[in-house]
Amino acid sequence: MNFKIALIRGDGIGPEVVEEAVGVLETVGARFGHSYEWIDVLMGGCAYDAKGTPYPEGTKEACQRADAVLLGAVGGPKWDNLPPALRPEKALLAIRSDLGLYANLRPAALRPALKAACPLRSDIADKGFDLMLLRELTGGIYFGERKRYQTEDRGEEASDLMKYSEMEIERIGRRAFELARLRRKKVVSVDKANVLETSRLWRAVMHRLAAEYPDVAYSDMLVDNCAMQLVRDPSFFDVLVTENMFGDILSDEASMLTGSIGLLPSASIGDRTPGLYEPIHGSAPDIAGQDKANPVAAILSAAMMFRYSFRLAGEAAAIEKAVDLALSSGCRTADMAGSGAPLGTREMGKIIRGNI
Ligand SMILES: NC(=O)C1=CN([C@@H]2O[C@H](COP(=O)(O)OP(=O)(O)OC[C@H]3O[C@@H](n4cnc5c(N)ncnc54)[C@H](O)[C@@H]3O)[C@@H](O)[C@H]2O)C=CC1
Ligand SMILES: CC(C)CC(=O)C(=O)O
Ligand SMILES: [Mg+2]
Repeated sequence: MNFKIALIRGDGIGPEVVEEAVGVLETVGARFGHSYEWIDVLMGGCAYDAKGTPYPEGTKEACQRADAVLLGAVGGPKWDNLPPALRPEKALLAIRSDLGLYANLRPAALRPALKAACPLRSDIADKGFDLMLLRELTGGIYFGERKRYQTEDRGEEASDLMKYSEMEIERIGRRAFELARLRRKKVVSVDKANVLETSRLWRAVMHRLAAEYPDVAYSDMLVDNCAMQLVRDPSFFDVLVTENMFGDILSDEASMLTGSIGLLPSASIGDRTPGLYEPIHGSAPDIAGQDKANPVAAILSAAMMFRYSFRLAGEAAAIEKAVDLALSSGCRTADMAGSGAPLGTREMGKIIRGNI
């Protein structure tokens, strides 16, 4: 088959890890008989530098015309003092929203070769874990109205509006139950319903849906407790569904239980639009341009592209197996604990390609 893939390389380590993921896609293509049309799309700080805007005209349309989008990461200190509308992160939120990518799948599993790198108690690490964090991606506080203004007696004030509709909650909720049916049939919905009205609506909608899926075990959990339960024993979780900001934070937390944030991929999915695949990490300006970034998260994002956009589970499994083989033979980038000299980004990518 021939696939049209839009590449948003982005900023910082984005181009370095996308390059390795593209190499892996090419290798899988050669082995399984697929070819690609690559479409380089400008977005983020690099787009601001080249065009004066982080989200140039034509970026959205180029992604819409593709079968799938692969993204590295955007942002960095160079662009931190720009006005909010010109910041790279604004473009990231815009593309997610414009493509209708409301469901962000962030799998966090302890890969067998990395048990020793897991910071949990050894009896907990021995059990392993495999959870799917499903993050609502196009609503909530990241998309609410922002204000900053001067008061007469309290200095400056700022506010960010957190808003959710029943429709937004229901569609991510259904995704959670449907995903759970393909896994271990357990959903934990994470909210802050003891304080937030958005969470009370979230919980009411989830309870209504839970009645429609009696074969799936359902429970609620407050987000502060969830942050603790994740580091106590992540094997408690199967599908964990939550709103945008809670999901952003909890997934970075979960990543460290797997060994490094450089390992975790994600898939952002809508109803009838191309999926967008990206590592959960950011542009890592502290290691950018040094051949130090772990390319595994980007490479596993390519595996998710095969699984969720192209419906080719064999190709996805071939990539995952190649990653596991590299890890079990002791290959480590600097972010992962291990003995011996760490491998660079390019060397790690080369070894994974060789394993396919
Ligand atoms: N999807 C995206 O484009 C995202 C962009 N960002 C942006 O990225 C910039 C940096 O954000 P930070 O808060 O520093 O988060 P970050 O995820 O970029 O980095 C946090 C820490 O993890 C390390 N790290 C991240 N990815 C790694 C990898 N693949 N291999 C090895 N080490 C890795 C970094 O070196 C750093 O020490 C900011 O401008 C932020 O807004 C942040 C998160 C997501
Ligand atoms: C702009 C941020 C919401 C990006 C981020 O941290 C993420 O999506 O994980
Ligand atoms: Mg994040």
